[in-house]
Amino acid sequence: MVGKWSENPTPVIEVRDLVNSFGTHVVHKDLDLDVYQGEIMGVVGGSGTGKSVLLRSIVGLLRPFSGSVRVFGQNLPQLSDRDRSRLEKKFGVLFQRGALYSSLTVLENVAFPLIEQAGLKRADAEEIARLKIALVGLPAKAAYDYPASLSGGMVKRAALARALALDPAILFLDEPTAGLDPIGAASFDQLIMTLRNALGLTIFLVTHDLDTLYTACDRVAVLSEKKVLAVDVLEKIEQVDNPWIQEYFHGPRGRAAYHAGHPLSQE
Ligand SMILES: Nc1ncnc2c1ncn2[C@@H]1O[C@H](COP(=O)(O)OP(=O)(O)OP(=O)(O)O)[C@@H](O)[C@H]1O
Repeated sequence: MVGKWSENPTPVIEVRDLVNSFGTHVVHKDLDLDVYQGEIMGVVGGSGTGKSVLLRSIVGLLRPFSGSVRVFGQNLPQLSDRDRSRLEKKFGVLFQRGALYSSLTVLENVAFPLIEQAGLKRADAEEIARLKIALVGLPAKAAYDYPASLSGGMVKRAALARALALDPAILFLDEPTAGLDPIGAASFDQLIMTLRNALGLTIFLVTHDLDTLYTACDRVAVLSEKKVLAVDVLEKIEQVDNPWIQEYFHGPRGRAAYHAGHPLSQE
C-alpha cells in the first residue's frame, strides 16, 4: 500500500547515529531512521532488539547516549523543558499495556490530558473526550465504564482515544494489537488506517503482528544487529537477504499473513 506520503516524502522524524545503552548493554549503535509525514511506519524485529527503546527515545522518555533525534526539525535532547513540552503535545502515545488509570472512568481517562496538559476546564475537556471516544468506535455509554470492566479491544480503543485527546500530529503505537483476537486485531488495524486517512496523522507502529504489517503499514523498518537493517515497502523488505527477515516473512506465519493481505495470490 502506498499512501499520499509517497508523493512528496517529508521526514518528520529523523534519527541519526543513535546510540542507546544500559550499562554495558548496547541496544542501538549508530541507528538511522526517517519517518515521513503521513505514513504508517511499521517497526519490527526480534524480541529485545530495541523497538520500544527506539520509540521511547523518539518521544523523549529516554535520553539517548549519543546521536540525534529530530522531530519536526527540532532536536529533542537539546530543547529547553518548555520547548520540549510544547513539542511533546504533538505526540500521542499508546503504550503496550494501554496504561489507563484504573481508578478513573474512560471519560475521565480521556479528559485527563486535556485538563492536565492543555489546561481545559473539566466540562470542556469532557466534551472533547466524548468526541474522541466516538472517534475510536466506542459506544457512548463506555465513557462511564472503568477499565477493568472493558474487553481487551475496548481498553486499546479507550487508550487510543486518550492518545488522540490533544490532536497529535504523530501517533506512536507500541504493539497495539497484542493480546487481541484476530477479529479485534483486524478491526483495530482498520481503525488505525481510517485515522491516518481522516486526520493525516503520521504513525510510528511497533508490532509483531504480520497481519498489521501487510494490511496497515506503508513502509517497514527491521531492527537487527543494533540498527535499522532495512527500511522500505514490504515487497522490497521481503526480498532482503537476511536470515531473520527470510524466516519472519517467508516462514509459515509470514506466508499466511501474505495470503490474507493478497487474497488473489496463487502461491
Ligand atoms: N530501563 C531499562 N533498563 C535496562 N535495560 C533495559 C531498559 N529498557 C530496555 N532495556 C533492555 O533493552 C533491550 C531492548 O528492549 P526493548 O523493550 O526495546 O525491546 P523490544 O524490541 O521492544 O522487545 P519486545 O519485542 O520483546 O517487546 C532489552 O534487552 C531490554 O532488556
